[in-house]
Amino acid sequence: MALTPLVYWAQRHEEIYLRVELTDAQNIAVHVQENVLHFRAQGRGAKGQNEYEFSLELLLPVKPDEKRNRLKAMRQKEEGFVSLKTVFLFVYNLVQFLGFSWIFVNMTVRLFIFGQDSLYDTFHTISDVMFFCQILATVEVLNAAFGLVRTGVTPALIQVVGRNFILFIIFGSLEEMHHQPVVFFVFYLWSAIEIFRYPFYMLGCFNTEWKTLTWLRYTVWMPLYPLGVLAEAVAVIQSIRIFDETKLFSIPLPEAIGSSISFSYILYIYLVLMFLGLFINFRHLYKQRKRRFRTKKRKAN
Ligand SMILES: CCCCCCCCCCCCC[C@@H](O)CC(=O)SCCNC(=O)CCNC(=O)[C@H](O)C(C)(C)COP(=O)(O)OP(=O)(O)OC[C@H]1O[C@@H](n2cnc3c(N)ncnc32)[C@H](O)[C@@H]1OP(=O)(O)O
Repeated sequence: MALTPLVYWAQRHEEIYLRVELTDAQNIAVHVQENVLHFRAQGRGAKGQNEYEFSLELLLPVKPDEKRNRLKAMRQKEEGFVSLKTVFLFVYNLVQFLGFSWIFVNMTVRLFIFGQDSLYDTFHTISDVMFFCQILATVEVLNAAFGLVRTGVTPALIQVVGRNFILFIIFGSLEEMHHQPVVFFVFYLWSAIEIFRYPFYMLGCFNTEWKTLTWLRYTVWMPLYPLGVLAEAVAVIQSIRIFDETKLFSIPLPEAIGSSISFSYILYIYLVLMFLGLFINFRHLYKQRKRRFRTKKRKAN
């Protein structure tokens, strides 16, 4: 037959504290039914190692701890969301890393094998993967907009819209641009930063860091960003003549006013926007760099 342990009682306004005098207690089972509390466990009590149990009848039924239950449920939901978010970001970053690594390695190998000739057919060999990666990159604007990552929507939007304008409008829609060496420089500069940025984020998903990679992510953009914008500006300027000649995307006007407005006017405006975008994102990246290294220094002290 089970023995009864020594039980100490303490009480506050709405709470009761019970201390059961057992050491090395195992298989503890506590149940509350209405106003009766049942306890059963094995352990060392007043009668040595044994099975102990008791039932305690209280004056009123025990109130379920709703606040704690609600908090517990919320925490479980939050944990589920956090792990789903981590998996999503990790997979996204991994796919982008693989895509941009393929682009970077492919272009490097082709440059070594074919030399200058490789500059002229970059678009045909690389564009499909670049289209895929850059369409996928729109996810970064959504991540920022929905607060999945700690970054501003504007820098992400400038980055994605800026690159996709060059990729789809300037390169994608003009066959004459496909064989221009500028495609090589633009694609190479874009992919050169991404092979550091995405693995840096992948490690970040697991709160891990590799100092050299962090340094590369927050430093390599310094020469690459202005060079990238410069290469993109060259591509826009080269395309102006072609848009004028082909009248592609030109806006038709009523005959009384003139024939049409050339798309090149939009490109002149875009050239100004590009340097504005460069200024905004350069400042943003500089702030991110300072924030990252300042926090690290403070943590180290
Ligand atoms: C409004 C529309 C106007 C359109 C006007 C068009 C104007 C055109 C201008 C175009 C200029 C573009 C030129 C460009 O194409 C040229 C080049 O790209 S050249 C190559 C060099 N380029 C770069 O170096 C830029 C690379 N890109 C970026 O760095 C980002 O896209 C950018 C948004 C610019 C900055 O990134 P972010 O703000 O996210 O900074 P952090 O990396 O420091 O991240 C902040 C925190 O968020 C976490 N995070 C971010 N993303 C992820 C992710 N995918 N997965 C997991 N975590 C992520 C990150 O870890 C940081 O968290 P913590 O601070 O906790 O570490």
